[in-house]
Amino acid sequence: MTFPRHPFDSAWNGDKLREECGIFGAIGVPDAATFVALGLHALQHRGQEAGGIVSFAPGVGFNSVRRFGYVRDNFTSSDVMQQLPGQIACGHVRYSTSGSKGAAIRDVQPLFAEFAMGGCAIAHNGNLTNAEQLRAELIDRGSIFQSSSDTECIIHLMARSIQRSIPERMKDALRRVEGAFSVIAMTRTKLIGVRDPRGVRPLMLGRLGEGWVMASETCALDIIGAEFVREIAPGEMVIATPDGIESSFPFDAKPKKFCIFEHVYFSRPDSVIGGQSVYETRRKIGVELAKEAPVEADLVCPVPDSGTPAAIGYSQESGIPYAMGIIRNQYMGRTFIEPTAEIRNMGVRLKLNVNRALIRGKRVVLVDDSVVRGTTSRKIKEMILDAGAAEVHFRIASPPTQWPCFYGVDTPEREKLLAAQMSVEEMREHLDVDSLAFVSLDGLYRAAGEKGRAAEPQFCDACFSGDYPVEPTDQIAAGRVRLKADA
Ligand SMILES: O=P(O)(O)OC[C@H]1O[C@H](OP(=O)(O)OP(=O)(O)O)[C@H](O)[C@@H]1O
Ligand SMILES: NC(=O)CC[C@H](N)C(=O)O
Ligand code: SF4
Ligand SMILES: [Mg+2]
Repeated sequence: MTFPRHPFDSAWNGDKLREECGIFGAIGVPDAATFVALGLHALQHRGQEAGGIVSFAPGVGFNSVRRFGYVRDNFTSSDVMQQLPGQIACGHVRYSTSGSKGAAIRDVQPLFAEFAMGGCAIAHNGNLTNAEQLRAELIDRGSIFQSSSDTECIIHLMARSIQRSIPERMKDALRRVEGAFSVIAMTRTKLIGVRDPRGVRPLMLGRLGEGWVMASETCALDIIGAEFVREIAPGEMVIATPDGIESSFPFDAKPKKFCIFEHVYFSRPDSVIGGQSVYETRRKIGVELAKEAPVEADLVCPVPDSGTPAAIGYSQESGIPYAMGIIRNQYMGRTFIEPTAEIRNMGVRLKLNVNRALIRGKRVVLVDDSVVRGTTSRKIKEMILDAGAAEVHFRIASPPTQWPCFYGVDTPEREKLLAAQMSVEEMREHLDVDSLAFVSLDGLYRAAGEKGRAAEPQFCDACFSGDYPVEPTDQIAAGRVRLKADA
């Protein structure tokens, strides 16, 4: 079977803003691995490449299952779950940001190591910006790496620490790494959650019966009926045992820089971050967009899924009726990855289709959360004009994505980001739509509960502003990146 080739995408899905990772851990509950599997299933939108769970049971020891693919395909059979007994477990769903970029099972997390004082499993969401430098230094000093993952540096740094306990060794190790990390680790008796001092990636603490759970997002607490206790704070380490929790702040304090793109796209809309529902933030971005970039039209249609709340907000503010002009095939993954270029080229049509009867003759405002390469917008515009729309107006619920992320999101290189190459007007021409507008950075901050973007911004917004809160040390050393100052 041959599919028509689309001129704009050699490998469009491979070059998208791919999500990051999801982490989950449980202690003090029977069959902890089952709760971890359910939690990871709720976090599947954060990483669909691979997943893994480690558990510990007295008399049995540590066990680990790491597989490529979805949680639902790997961690639902009793055969697999029986291999993961115990009242303590942690897990990871992955999109690789380092190393062999998804090709090797040895990079799939949680990573595991035996220390003199016992075993330790580590699940990491984020990306270490000095991992290459650390790796070279550690190899020089005799470390033998088992994987190509940045996360493994943490293990070797722990091995070299002279501290007596695993949490103390972990503190030593994490003081040496730069970049973004939310980590859930486990020993035989402890579940450890820790966030980098800027708190770039999320991490939540919950209560489940007599036990404790930790998760990237609150939606993963909801799925198992756990009670949300609080967010683990930037720079905080929480150690949970069946007896209770212990908190410490082992790092020098830094200005908080939570990733604003979590609000725009990565997190699930039913999650709550910083006390605000992600859905509500996205709806408010739509309100801001309607104020900043009004247009006369007959319908406001979202580009599903992540454009939906912003489209609702745009419709509410503008008074233009909301309608489902594009229908999504619910059986597609968030990002469709197929082995051949021909099949990849069919991507958007396989995933999204136009509701022709609704669209014909209408002036349509299409709302999406972001434009990365512009492939989605370009194809949707073609479909919608083909279905007989009279006008197409794109409204984007984030500012132009102009800079790559080095903190846990697998972004295409700068050259492939449409907004790094073109002005908004050039993008409008390229996409060939009647109008195109992006929400301003100030508008985005207002929707996220701030007054606007202050001189010292409350979030990381580097992919829009080019203002990186942590220097991408490895990228600079390798000459792979041009920062704003050099552009
Ligand atoms: O400009 P592009 O390179 O096409 O990338 C931008 C698109 O990619 C994402 O959607 P995706 O289909 O990955 O996921 P979603 O279903 O969660 O919206 C995002 O929501 C935009 O629609
Ligand atoms: N996206 C992530 O958070 C990835 C975690 C880690 N850097 C890895 O490559 O596996
Ligand atoms: S660069 Fe963008 S995606 Fe990466 S952490 Fe910062 S805001 Fe988030
Ligand atoms: Mg989308």
